[in-house]
Amino acid sequence: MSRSAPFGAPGEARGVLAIKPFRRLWISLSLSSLGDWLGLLALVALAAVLTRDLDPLTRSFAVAGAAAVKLGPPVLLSPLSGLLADRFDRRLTMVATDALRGLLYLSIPIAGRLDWLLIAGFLAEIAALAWSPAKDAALTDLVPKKKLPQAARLGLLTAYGAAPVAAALFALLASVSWLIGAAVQGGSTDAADSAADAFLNPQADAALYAAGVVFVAAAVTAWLLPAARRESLETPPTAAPKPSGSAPTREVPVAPPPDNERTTPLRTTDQAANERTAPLATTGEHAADSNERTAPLATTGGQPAAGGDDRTAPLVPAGAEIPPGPEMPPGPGERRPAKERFQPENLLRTLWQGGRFAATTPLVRGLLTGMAGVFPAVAAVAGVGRVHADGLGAGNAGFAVLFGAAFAGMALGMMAGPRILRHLSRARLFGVAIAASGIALLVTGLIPNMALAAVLVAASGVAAGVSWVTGLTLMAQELEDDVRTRTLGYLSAVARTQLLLVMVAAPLLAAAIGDHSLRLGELTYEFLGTGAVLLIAAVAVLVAGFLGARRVDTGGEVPLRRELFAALRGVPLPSADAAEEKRLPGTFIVLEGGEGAGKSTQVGQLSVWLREEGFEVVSTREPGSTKLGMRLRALLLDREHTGMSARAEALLYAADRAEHVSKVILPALRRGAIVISDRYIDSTLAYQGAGRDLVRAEVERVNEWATGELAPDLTVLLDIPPDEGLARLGGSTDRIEAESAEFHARVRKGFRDLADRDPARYLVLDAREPAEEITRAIQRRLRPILPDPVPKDAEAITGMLPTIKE
Ligand SMILES: Nc1ncnc2c1ncn2[C@@H]1O[C@H](COP(=O)(O)OP(=O)(O)O)[C@@H](O)[C@H]1O
Ligand SMILES: Cc1cn([C@H]2C[C@H](O)[C@@H](COP(=O)(O)OP(=O)(O)O)O2)c(=O)[nH]c1=O
Repeated sequence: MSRSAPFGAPGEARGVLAIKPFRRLWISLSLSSLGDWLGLLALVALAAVLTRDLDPLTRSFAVAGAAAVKLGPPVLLSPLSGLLADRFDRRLTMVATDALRGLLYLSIPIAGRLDWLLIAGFLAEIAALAWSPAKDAALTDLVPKKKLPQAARLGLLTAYGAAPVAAALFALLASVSWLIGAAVQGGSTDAADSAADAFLNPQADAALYAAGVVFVAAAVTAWLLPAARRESLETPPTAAPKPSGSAPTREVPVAPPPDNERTTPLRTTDQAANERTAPLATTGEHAADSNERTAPLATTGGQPAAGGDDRTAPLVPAGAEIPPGPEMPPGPGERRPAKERFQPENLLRTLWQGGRFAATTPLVRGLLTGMAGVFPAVAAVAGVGRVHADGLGAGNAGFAVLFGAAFAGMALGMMAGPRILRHLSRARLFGVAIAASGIALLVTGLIPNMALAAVLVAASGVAAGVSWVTGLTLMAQELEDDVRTRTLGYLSAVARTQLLLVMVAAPLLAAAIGDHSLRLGELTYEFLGTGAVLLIAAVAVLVAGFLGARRVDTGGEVPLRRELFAALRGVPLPSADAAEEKRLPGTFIVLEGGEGAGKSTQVGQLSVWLREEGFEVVSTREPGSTKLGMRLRALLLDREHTGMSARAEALLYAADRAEHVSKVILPALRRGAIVISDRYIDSTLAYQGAGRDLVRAEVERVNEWATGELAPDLTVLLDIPPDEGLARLGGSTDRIEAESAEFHARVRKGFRDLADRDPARYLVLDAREPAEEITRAIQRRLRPILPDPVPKDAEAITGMLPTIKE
């Protein structure tokens, strides 16, 4: 199926990066993310190094403390972010906080003390709390509204993609410092060993210096951003200057009345002042739960905020509207009341309010259990990785490899997810992937070997990634957009909290368990405390996976083992029914209905929507979508041929259809495209069958033969009284439209009978409803039958992985 890559197609990235100010912002954000991940690795590594001569428990406390100062503030102090939001000039805030973080990181290796490491690490995170809303505001400021989702997706990719990059850089720096250390000492391997020891510090130091430099570079890049509207806080209301032409994409929000959160925030752009009157799409639609909405995801009007507060990467599902509304700073001349200030997500509240709104069905409860349950696999590796790598004799570079393998594996799993084991049902893939992740981790804990650990940790990450993507796909089928967005917000909060808790608790637990040598006759088995922690995490993953998957996979006819083996061989089950084997990768949708029902209008709307979702769409119609068809159409609709025999007419339509299927529809479906056709077989059954009084079964047989029995996945019937439809067209024009009212009444009844016969394949809608309502109803019905809606959520979910900011 052709759709945008999970993390945003390159073309899409190019699209937003073409906006020059955004490009600068993006570079600055990339550098910040890189510095952040590098900082996390280096702090944990240095904490281990600075305490290497102390007892294991103290050492574990140091490592846990370093993780806590780095990961704690974004989780525990997220309300602070809201207080700091929008108080200062955003560009200067970004510059100052990035510079401050840079200086703090540079100071850590210079001081070389554990206490300063913890203090400076913590201060850097406080600075980050101020940085986060400033960067969110800058994003909404620099990118036109239409491109905000793409920009946010790219931001997510960057925030998440920076983790493996930082791990690679860290490993490189660690190895280079080690080599330099060895070269300085020179001589024998013994000397190299002691050199390694003597230069342990520089290994982590180099990474901290690098993090510092990267942050300073981020500050410089942020400095080059177009000046933010400092006047926004200062200009008196009367002197509202027109935004200058230098930032044509800038949006000037009009603050909504402070006391009615639901009131539609109005916004306008320089070029499109008329948008001012357009309310944001979904505001008010879910008014009933507006009070809940303030919590998860900092939603306003039912939509996710432009990035939440959370520096850990905003949760903005692809395609989600990102309202720059109330969380935008006041426009020139407006001073927003305190209540209206940028309201970032309050993570604690999100957790507190929990996923209860989402856990409506056993399936969703199962998905939440499994997805939340598999994350400790990755978190545990991050938590004990440093000490475990030491236990395996691999030091800082080994830590970087494990850390990088876990996160890179997870990214890979998310991207490859839909393509892995294509013939396994998704419900089963979900459980199998979680189990695989747990088992890989289990073996990692059991076998103390660095090379094996790296491979297994990557495998565990891949499996975890696959399970997340699969879970999201299943969720997309089950949940309405609005609930899904909040569910993702909840999952994101859970994942980040888990990472914090596991990264802090894991080293302590490892120290408490301690390392043991077990003698089995001749053999000695080194049992590491860190390995034990990985085992515990693995068991937790397996239990959560079992509980979750049991709810999700309600059991098919085929035993799991058989289905799994078949899928591993890359073949669908031989017993799977013939229709399944014949299934084409594409999706075939047909719109039917009388004259003027609005079919072409809806085909147009749906095509636009599906293309935006990243699908390849072929919109077509009958009669007349092929060269031959155009000639047939002319014959069929020309008034000259009034009185054509009913059978000839039916056969000509069938001939047009045969050509249409073979030249247009089938090739597109084979490619995996979504084909939307304005009319198909049902039109002949209704017009020539019911209308002209031919025997429906016979007409049907001819058409099945003509089309090779190609049936639509969904037929949308737009039902309308014929006179109203014809009136929309402004009078009859062609031969068929000019038929009698009775004829059109029979046609209408013909359509309705067809729909009644097979309700599962039809969506019948009252075509007198407003066109937008109809489009929305079709979208709702269509969503579950579309191929993997993976990209959308894969992007959103990346926001849950790093605890580091975008
Ligand atoms: N839901 C609707 N309500 C009112 N008018 C509509 C609606 N949908 C379409 N129209 C208008 O009716 C006319 C016929 O619509 P069209 O999509 O061409 O119908 P069809 O393809 O079924 O003949 C157009 O002028 C269109 O703008
Ligand atoms: C496909 C098909 C169309 N028709 C008629 C219905 C329409 O009046 C006409 C198609 O003309 P068209 O201009 O495409 O009308 P619409 O926009 O309403 O689809 O052909 C049949 O009678 N049988 C068929 O099988």
